Formats: sequence, structure tokens, C-alpha cells
Amino acid sequence: MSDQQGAVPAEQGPVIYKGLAGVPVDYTAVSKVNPETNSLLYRGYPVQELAASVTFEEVAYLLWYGELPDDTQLAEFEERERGHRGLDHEVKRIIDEIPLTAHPMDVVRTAVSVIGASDPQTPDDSREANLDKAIRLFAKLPSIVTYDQRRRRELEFVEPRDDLGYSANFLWQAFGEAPEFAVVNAFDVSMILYAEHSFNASTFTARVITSTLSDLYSAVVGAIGALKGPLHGGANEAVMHAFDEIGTADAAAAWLDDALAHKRKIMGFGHRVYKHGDSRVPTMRDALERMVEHYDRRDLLELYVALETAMGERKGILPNLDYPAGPTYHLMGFDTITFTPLFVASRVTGWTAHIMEQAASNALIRPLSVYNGPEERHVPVKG
Ligand SMILES: CC(=O)SCCNC(=O)CCNC(=O)[C@H](O)C(C)(C)COP(=O)(O)OP(=O)(O)OC[C@H]1O[C@@H](n2cnc3c(N)ncnc32)[C@H](O)[C@@H]1OP(=O)(O)O
Ligand SMILES: O=C([O-])CC(=O)C(=O)O
Repeated sequence: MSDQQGAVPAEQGPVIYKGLAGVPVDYTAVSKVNPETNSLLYRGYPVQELAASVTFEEVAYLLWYGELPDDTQLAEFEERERGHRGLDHEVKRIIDEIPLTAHPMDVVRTAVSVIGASDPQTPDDSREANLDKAIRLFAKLPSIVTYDQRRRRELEFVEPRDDLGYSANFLWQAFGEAPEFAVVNAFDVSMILYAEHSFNASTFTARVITSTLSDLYSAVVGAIGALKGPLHGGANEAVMHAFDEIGTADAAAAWLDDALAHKRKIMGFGHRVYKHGDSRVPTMRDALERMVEHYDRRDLLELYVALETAMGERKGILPNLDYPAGPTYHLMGFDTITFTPLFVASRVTGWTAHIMEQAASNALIRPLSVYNGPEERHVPVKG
């Protein structure tokens, strides 16, 4: 009776998996999320090992090519990425026209759309062409994100530097100062942890769009839209808004009680797949603690711990990656509304790996629904 005319009483219809919770919909070789062992593997490698020993560029290469690069491959890849970091005048001009009332995610979404619309390769969906588009988006997103943050601060664009690695250059373009090693490292760790997470909502969106044989840019634009929401990537900003509302650690428990009494979702907590804690949180929390020391902001860590403890006591719900990532980006000096675009800059690697995987083994994604509207009826004859 699925997808047929005529209402089906819920108790007689097929089982509905609301939100597709717990439903496997395809295979993937890109990453494995295992809530039982609380582990996350990118192409077989534990994400914690990657965060400890390789750069974000190497992780991007791994996600796209399936293997870590050797020295020659990495040098070639870095040269290619660094060559694409600049932003065309046309993209800057269109960004300039977007009102400052627009959220930075709308700016990123629009910029990717413009890049896609100006790329003569857009309709070419060969793996080579898609890899090329993915590398160009990966290289340009730091310019897009920092251009927007700086125009909101009434500051000039900072040109990318090809003598710096991805994360050092990102921070250079954001703040116009040579970043310190500790900050670069913490930022790189955040990029690695955000890069990929199997069939999350934005990646699934990208795969749905790809499944219609649409192009890579369209799939990335759709994924950005899905990531924007606070139940997904938008949560890293929402965490910081909550911290701002709470103020200090001693106010956390009362704030939480009030929020829960008003049935508010506490952003940065809970996860669809992990029910015993997010595999990435310990590594990101270490990075946060290093930034707390670096910027001498123990008060922020105290607030972090106070809210986490109160949430554990009241609901037994644990933090997800957005919880430590939000305050880390705050300490580095990013504006809160820029946090989710930072997530985009990282996740574009995972999205595009999935887009290529979907394209290589495609089936149109089109589930069924069960109709529960009015019974068949007829338009009254007039006159
Ligand atoms: C990188 C990422 O995208 S990670 C996710 C980032 N998102 C957030 O941090 C937003 C806050 N968290 C949430 O809204 C949810 O935990 C989600 C959307 C992430 C997962 O949702 P689901 O898998 O659908 O879990 P669900 O909503 O069924 O939660 C089960 C119960 O825990 C409650 N719950 C889950 N998370 C939270 C939360 N953050 N605050 C308050 N209650 C929560 C739900 O209200 C529900 O309670 P109920 O059974 O009494 O109705
Ligand atoms: O997997 C999910 O549902 C959300 C998430 O943690 C991510 O996309 O990183």
C-alpha cells in the first residue's frame, strides 16, 4: 500500500522508519562508524591515529584515493591544492552583493554555486573531472570562508600563501597574522575530525542528488544546505550561543534545568548513531584543552565541564564533536557564525568522496512513503 492513493491506518500499514533511523541504505568504503566499539575509521585508519600523525591534506588524499599518499604523491597533491587557493574576482563580487544579514552558510552555498556555474567541466561526471572539481573546492573554501568573515569585520581579503600548509594558510587568511604552531595543529585536528562520518544527513543529501546523475557542485550545494541546520553542523555555533547565554560555570546547571523545562534541545549533545559517546570527542577535547592553556581561558573549560556534567546527571546524554569544536574555534578568534562554514571546508572532502563513490555504483535513491491524507475525493462541479 506504500505510495498509493488512500489513507492507510498506521497500525495496518508497513513499518515506517522515521528519519531512516537504523536503516542501512547502501555500502560505503569511505568510512566506518562503529558505535559498539566507539570507533571511526577513514578507509580503515582510526581517526585518532590520523589526527595524531598526518595532516588534513593527507586525510583528504586518503578519502579521495583510498590510500595515504607517499612523499611524491603528497608533494604533487599539495602543489595542486596550493595552485587553486585564489578566488576569482567574479566570486568576490557576488559575495560582496550578499547582504550581511545573510548567514555565512548562505554565502558559502552561493559561492560554491557560482564556482560550479562558471566551470565548463561541470557536466563532466568522470572520476577525473570530479576529483579535479573536489580539489578545487577544497582549495578555495578557506578563501571563501575568510573573505566573508573579513568583509563582515570591514577588513580586506588576505591573499593565500603557497608557502603554508592548508591549516596554517587558513588561519593566515582569517586573521592576517602568521599563526602559531599550537593553533595550527589544533585547527588541523578539527579539520581531520570533521572530514567524514558515513551517511550523516548532509552526505546522504549529496548522495541523493548524485543519484539523479546531477553534478558534483549541485550535490555539494545541497549538502551545505543540510549541514546548516542546528540538528547537524549548525550545532557548533549553537553551542557557543548557549555558552554566551550561560556566561559562567556556576550558572550552567540552573540554565540547563530551565532549558530542559522549556523542552529545548541542548546543542552539542546527543547523536543519532553513537549512544555511548562520540568517538571524536576525546581527541577534540584534547585540542580544546591545549587552546585553553594557550589562550589562558580556564574559565571556558570550567563552563564546558559544568554543562557537560549537568547534562550527564540530568539526561545521561553525552557530547558530540560540535561541543568541543565550537569553543575551540571561539578561542582561535573565529566569529561564532563562521563555525559551520569551517565544518563545510572540512566536510567537502567526505562529501566529494561519497559523491564519487555514489556515481561509480549508482542507483537512484527514491524511497516510498505511506499516504495518510484525505481519501480520494472529487472537485465539485461548478454552476
Ligand atoms: C556533527 C553532528 O552533526 S553531531 C549532531 C549535532 N546536533 C546537535 O548537537 C543537536 C542536539 N542533538 C539532537 O537534537 C539529537 O541528539 C540528534 C538530532 C543529534 C540525534 O537525534 P535522534 O537520534 O533522533 O535522537 P532523539 O531525538 O530520538 O533522542 C532520544 C531522546 O533523547 C533526547 N535528546 C537527544 N538529544 C538531546 C539533546 N541534545 N538535548 C535534549 N534532549 C535530547 C530526545 O529529546 C529524546 O527524548 P524523548 O525520548 O524523551 O523524546
Ligand atoms: O553522523 C551524523 O549523523 C552527524 C555527525 O556526527 C557528522 O556528520 O559528523
